[in-house]
Amino acid sequence: MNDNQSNRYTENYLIDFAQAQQLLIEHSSPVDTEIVDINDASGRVLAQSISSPVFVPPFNNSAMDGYAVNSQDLCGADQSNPISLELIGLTAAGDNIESITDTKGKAWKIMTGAPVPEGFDSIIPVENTQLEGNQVVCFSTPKLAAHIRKRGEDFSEGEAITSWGTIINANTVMAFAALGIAKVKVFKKVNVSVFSTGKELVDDPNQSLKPGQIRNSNKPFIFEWFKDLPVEVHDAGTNFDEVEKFVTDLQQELNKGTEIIISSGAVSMGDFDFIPQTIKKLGGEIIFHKSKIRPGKPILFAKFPNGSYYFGLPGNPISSAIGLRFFVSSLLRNILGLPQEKPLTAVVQNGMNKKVGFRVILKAAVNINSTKLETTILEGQESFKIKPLTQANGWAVAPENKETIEKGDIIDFYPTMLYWQ
Ligand SMILES: Nc1nc2c(c(=O)[nH]1)N[C@H]1C(S)=C(S)[C@@H](COP(=O)(O)OP(=O)(O)OC[C@H]3O[C@@H](n4cnc5c(N)ncnc54)[C@H](O)[C@@H]3O)O[C@H]1N2
Ligand code: MOO
Repeated sequence: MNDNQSNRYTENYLIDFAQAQQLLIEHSSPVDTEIVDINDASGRVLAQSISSPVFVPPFNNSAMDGYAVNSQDLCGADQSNPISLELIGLTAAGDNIESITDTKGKAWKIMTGAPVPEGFDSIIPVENTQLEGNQVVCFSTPKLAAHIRKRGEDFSEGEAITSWGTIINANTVMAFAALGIAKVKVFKKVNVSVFSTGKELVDDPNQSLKPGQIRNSNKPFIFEWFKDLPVEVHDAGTNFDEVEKFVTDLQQELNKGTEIIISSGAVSMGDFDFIPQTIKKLGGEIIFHKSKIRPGKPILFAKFPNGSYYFGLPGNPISSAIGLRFFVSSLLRNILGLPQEKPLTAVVQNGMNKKVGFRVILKAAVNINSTKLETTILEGQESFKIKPLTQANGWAVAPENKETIEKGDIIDFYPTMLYWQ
């Protein structure tokens, strides 16, 4: 153990952001997998690679309502020189595949999606024809194979479709359904329990505030943030700075085997900042506490012998949001089998000074200007100010070594919600 490791959770040691990220990955491993119906799979992460079990389309079929013909029969046909073919049958979508032996000089009526009878090689759209009795008068020459969707043209049997670590969405569900894949193997949903701490907090929005009280805004934010992720979130309660109660409540979460336990508040230097001591008391190992970031510096990450991960998010609302977006999210990606995130980049519209040595994470808004993303760093970067978040759609992140952020700089940008892929 080197010096940095041995004192990385002592009061004055601040870990580098990159090192903290590395530790989150080193100390976590993927959750178990389960088989789910594709209709319940959206938002889940695939824990298998999928190859096409079949050819799709399963048979040659028509892309147009019209007539199946042989293109050679219509060689030279146009408006001034129509060619007539004898109509000998009709196939609609859902009908069996026909096999016609004598197709010379013949036409076969066909609907979009219907199997093209064997013996014909192309389709002439109905609008390029006129029906006169049993004669189909054709006013154009179809190219060979025109408007025929070939068997296997979309998916070929055995072709790789989606890989391990893909987030399932409506697009992938459409592909699975087309391929007849009913069930897929995914990573299990992650159980998350959320504590708030602070006797100043009021959870009930209908309750009026007494002097010294404020509303709990972190908890609704945390619940909202997890909403579309493969996570089951549980409210573990609001602790009014009663340490003994917290010991009991945290032990209960540990007994349940909750995978991720999150608290906001009580991780800094105050007299009631009891999270670190409680973790140690219950046998947890603090992996890091405090990082060289602004805001959110007092972030804490611990692990318990039963495998539960613990995040002590700093209480200030923005610090809490940053802890969730940049620390909990990294661990969550890792345990769900997802690769670590790559930021977008955007052109800064307004500069500012920053503290050297700290990674500064800024409330920011991007918009797309022609082909590039532009970002405005919002007014009101203090960690208690929630109002700018209502204008933000993400975070601009300035690296440790920069002294200033200038207009025109290219900066990393992380969308507010976890950017999956
Ligand atoms: N002497 C020092 N004081 C502080 C330091 C420091 O280094 N030395 N760090 C500051 C920083 S940075 C932060 S961030 C905060 C973090 O403090 P805690 O995590 O211990 O959080 P609390 O003290 O409990 O609360 C901080 C702040 O946030 C409000 N809060 C808490 N929970 C909620 C909630 N659920 N919803 C809305 N607002 C919440 C709380 O009322 C406080 O105003 O410490 C600094 N101090
Ligand atoms: O880091 Mo604190 O999060 O600056 O307010």
